[in-house]
Amino acid sequence: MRPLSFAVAALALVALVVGQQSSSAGTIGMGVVGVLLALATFRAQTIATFLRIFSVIFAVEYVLTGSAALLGQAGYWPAGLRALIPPPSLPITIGVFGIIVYAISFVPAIQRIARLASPFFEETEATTAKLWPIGPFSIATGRLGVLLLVFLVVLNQVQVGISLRLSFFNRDFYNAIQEKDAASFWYQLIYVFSVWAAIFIVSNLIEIFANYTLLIRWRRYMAESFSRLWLRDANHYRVALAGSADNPDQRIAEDTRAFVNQTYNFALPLLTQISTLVSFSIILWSIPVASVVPGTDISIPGFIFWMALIYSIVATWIAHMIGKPLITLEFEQERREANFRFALARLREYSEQIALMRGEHSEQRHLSARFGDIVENFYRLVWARLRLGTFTYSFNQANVVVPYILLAPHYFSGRITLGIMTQVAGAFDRVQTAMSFFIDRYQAIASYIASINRLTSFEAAIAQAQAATAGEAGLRRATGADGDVHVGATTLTLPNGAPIVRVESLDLGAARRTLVVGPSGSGKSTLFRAISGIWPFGEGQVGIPAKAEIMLLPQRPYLPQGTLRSALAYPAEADAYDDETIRQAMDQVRLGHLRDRLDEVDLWGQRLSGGEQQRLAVARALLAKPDWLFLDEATASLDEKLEGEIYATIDEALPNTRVVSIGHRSTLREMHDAVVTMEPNADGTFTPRMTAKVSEKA
Ligand SMILES: Nc1ncnc2c1ncn2[C@@H]1O[C@H](COP(=O)(O)OP(=O)(O)OP(=O)(O)O)[C@@H](O)[C@H]1O
Repeated sequence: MRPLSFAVAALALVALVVGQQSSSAGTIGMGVVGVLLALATFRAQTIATFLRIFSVIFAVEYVLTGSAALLGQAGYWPAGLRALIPPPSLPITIGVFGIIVYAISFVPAIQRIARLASPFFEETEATTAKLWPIGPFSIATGRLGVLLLVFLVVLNQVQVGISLRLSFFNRDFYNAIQEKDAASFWYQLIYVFSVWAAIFIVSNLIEIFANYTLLIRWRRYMAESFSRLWLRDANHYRVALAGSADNPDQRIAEDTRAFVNQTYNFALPLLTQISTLVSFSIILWSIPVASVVPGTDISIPGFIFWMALIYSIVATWIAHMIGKPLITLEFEQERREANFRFALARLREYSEQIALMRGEHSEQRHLSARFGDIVENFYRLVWARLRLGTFTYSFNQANVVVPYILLAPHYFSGRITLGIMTQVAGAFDRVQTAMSFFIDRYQAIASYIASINRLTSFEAAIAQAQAATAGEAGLRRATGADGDVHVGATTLTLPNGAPIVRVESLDLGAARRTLVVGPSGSGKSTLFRAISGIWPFGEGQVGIPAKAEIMLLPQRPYLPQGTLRSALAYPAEADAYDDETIRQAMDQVRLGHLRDRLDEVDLWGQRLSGGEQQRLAVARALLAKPDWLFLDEATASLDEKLEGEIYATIDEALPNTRVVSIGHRSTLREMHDAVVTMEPNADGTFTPRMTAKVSEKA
């Protein structure tokens, strides 16, 4: 950035000197803008990457077009190419863009967008790209993103240049018609229009391809990084516990897509519209005859331009006032849509339970209620859109005739030609279309802001969940060297702060096999969750052995989609164990009848009985051989005899594993060396105490 800002500054100084000597206001203006741009470019080192890309583009373009303008002015430009010398207004316009980019980097809404957008463009991980005719090559993901974005921005500017050129065609073409000049008519049509139109079409096709490539790569990056963040450190569980972000699935799938598409679909068209606004404003400004207020002799320089500007600013303000409620309504609509989808997904997941309970009517009622929520908000949304639509449609219709109304007196008095009238009308239309950018897209902007809000609040919820565990206060989890799980003076609370378990001191390393018993709801599972590090609520310290593998088997195991092999190896990869080892573990937990179905893909979570699923989970422990195995009623679906056999198997197959179980059956006591009982306290909480039979310490 520094060398670039120095280059901009150097050129600006040259422009100031040259402008001073030749008394050229345009060149002096270019110098003044250049000095400001140099400062902005220098400072742009500190702004978000996404905005910095634009800063660099404009600074480079300023240097290129500014140098060309100065060379042309100094007479160092090839005589044959004089038509290509850019006027000083071009580097001025570009310089203003660069300054605007730096200025908007302080706007909070833009900062949020840039913060969400930047990580993709900073990603250093390599990816493979293919760009015909260049074969597959390896490039950093972020760099490819930057290249595509730069290419698209420049292409868009070229397209504005082409449409500017076509506006001159328009003037000459209509003048040829008015003057009945057939030769000029055909010349304009064949040699001017068809060439530029063909270039325009090809550039649009290239744009489509580059655009979609950028968007899909960007979206993939965002969806992956959000899902990684969500899955890290059990954030998905903690965020759900805290209830701080509804429907994370929608945020990861839908909102990242909307964000990427809309950021692109705002940034580039906005740029195009600003370029259009500036270039066509110059046309409007430079038509002197139109500077007289119709019906009077009062002359205002750039009258038509000012009319277009004031007209559009007033209209934008009105649209904003009418459309404001849409932002909240769009947010709400997305939330209700997601709730409906979630209800359907749950119905599919618990289909068996619902069918057994004959719960279909209740489900139907629930679904209807969820859809009712959608409809209710939808009508509000429709009314808001109607109000905005009434205004925007009327505005767009008025636009067709307003410039003609302004110009008609000049035309009929013979002061302007038909060609000029149509060109000015076209330019007026372009300027006010550019100005009405926000009006036309108000609805889209509302849903864009809603997506940004959902993504940032999702990030905040995750950060909050992590802070709850990382802080000094609260429930801490520390690793110790002594190899024991030790819970010090600790209180475990519910998310609302109500205490449920008070631990004075609990040492689970005293025996090799410990059974935790206590009334239902006394906090046994919560104690296990705190030990495994996923329960963030409470105060105190849970000490766990350093480098120890801890595995926790819940009462209802989770079976992933896919083969039986992948369900058995979970959370390891499906090929983590060889067939023989897996089959042996299956035999040990009495799942030998499934030996030959290892590679069958099925909904195993619905196919296997509750007891089979629990035995499958025990097989996972036999394969993973953890140092600590926590069983939270993990064999409760088995009959007493089978439960005893499974415990004997664990004992035999995992002699070095410390086992801590939660269970209600009295027969379990025989299989453990120590018993911890949840004893009630006067305040309704429970305290775990070692109550029986610490026979050994392995
Ligand atoms: N996410 C939560 N939000 C609010 N309350 C919760 C949450 N999780 C657990 N609880 C409450 O905490 C208390 C302890 O629950 P826990 O599951 O630890 O009990 P338990 O002793 O394992 O019960 P059981 O023997 O019936 O499995 C219960 O009253 C339960 O309703």
